[in-house]
Amino acid sequence: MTSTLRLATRRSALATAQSGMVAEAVTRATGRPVELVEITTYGDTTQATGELMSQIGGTGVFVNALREALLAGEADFAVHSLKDLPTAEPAGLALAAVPEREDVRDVLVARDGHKLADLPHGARVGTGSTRRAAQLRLLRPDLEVVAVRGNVDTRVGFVASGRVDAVVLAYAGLNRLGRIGEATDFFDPAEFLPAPGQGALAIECRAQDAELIEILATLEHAPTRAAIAAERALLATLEAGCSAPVGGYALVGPEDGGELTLSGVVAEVVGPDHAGPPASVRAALSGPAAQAARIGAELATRLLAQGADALMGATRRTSA
Ligand SMILES: NCc1[nH]cc(CCC(=O)O)c1CC(=O)O
Repeated sequence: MTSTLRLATRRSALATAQSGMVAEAVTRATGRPVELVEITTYGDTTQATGELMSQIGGTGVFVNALREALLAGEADFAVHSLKDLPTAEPAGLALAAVPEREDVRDVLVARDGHKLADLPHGARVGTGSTRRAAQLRLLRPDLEVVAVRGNVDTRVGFVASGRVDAVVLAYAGLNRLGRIGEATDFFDPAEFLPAPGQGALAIECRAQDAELIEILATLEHAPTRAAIAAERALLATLEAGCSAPVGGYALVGPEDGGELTLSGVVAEVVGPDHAGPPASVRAALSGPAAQAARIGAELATRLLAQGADALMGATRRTSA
């Protein structure tokens, strides 16, 4: 007998799409049926009421309700967007698998097919991310960066409604919703650095569930695990909070024992009235993929020595 596995998922279109993909992959690999268990997170509730995410503790709110459902035994495993996962793994849970990563890039969805380089002077570009805002300003200091929030469909809708001329989004999210055809420009990840973990999924379950950990291991992709280990070590050593303007991107050779190159950027947090591009520091470091975490920590140390600490300001986690 192969009993049904219960997969805790958020209700949003992106979460449902991601959970559905993983559920199918688990069933394909193991023959075990997977049932989706819908969980409403505090983040989803407050999004509906329009409360600012920054006031309630950032992206961790999307993750916590799923984790509580696992710890309470209401579900067996959960799928998270890795970039939304706080860098500390809680007691009792395990990051059982990191599947092969989707395209890591950020993309532009602009009216009239515009690319970033040919958007009109002063065009309004929407993003809620300090990382995207800073890199937009570095490349096009003449644009007006407008704070927008909401799920992927909501943000793309702001272009159609004329509230903004363009928005910046993750390729991965847009693609998983079947809307990548609406992207009008694709940012080179070496120039416009994605968020640490962007495009990757995290599959989490209870740490003592050895049988399930073995099942989920069939979805593991070692080069992606190494890449996200480097990117997350960078974030952790920077003590960057989830609203810090930090980009990190590790490229890993396809072979086991391959070479890993990690690029990082930390930018100044600037308000809408700031003139000119923000200050920023940038560095890259290569080494064996097996030493991913050390490379991430070392790159962070170099960025801090270049002044990253002062740039992050209040977005740096000063405790815990
Ligand atoms: N910030 C929310 C979020 N979390 C994960 C994704 C997309 C999927 C991914 O990056 O893995 C998105 C949307 C976006 O940033 O455009």
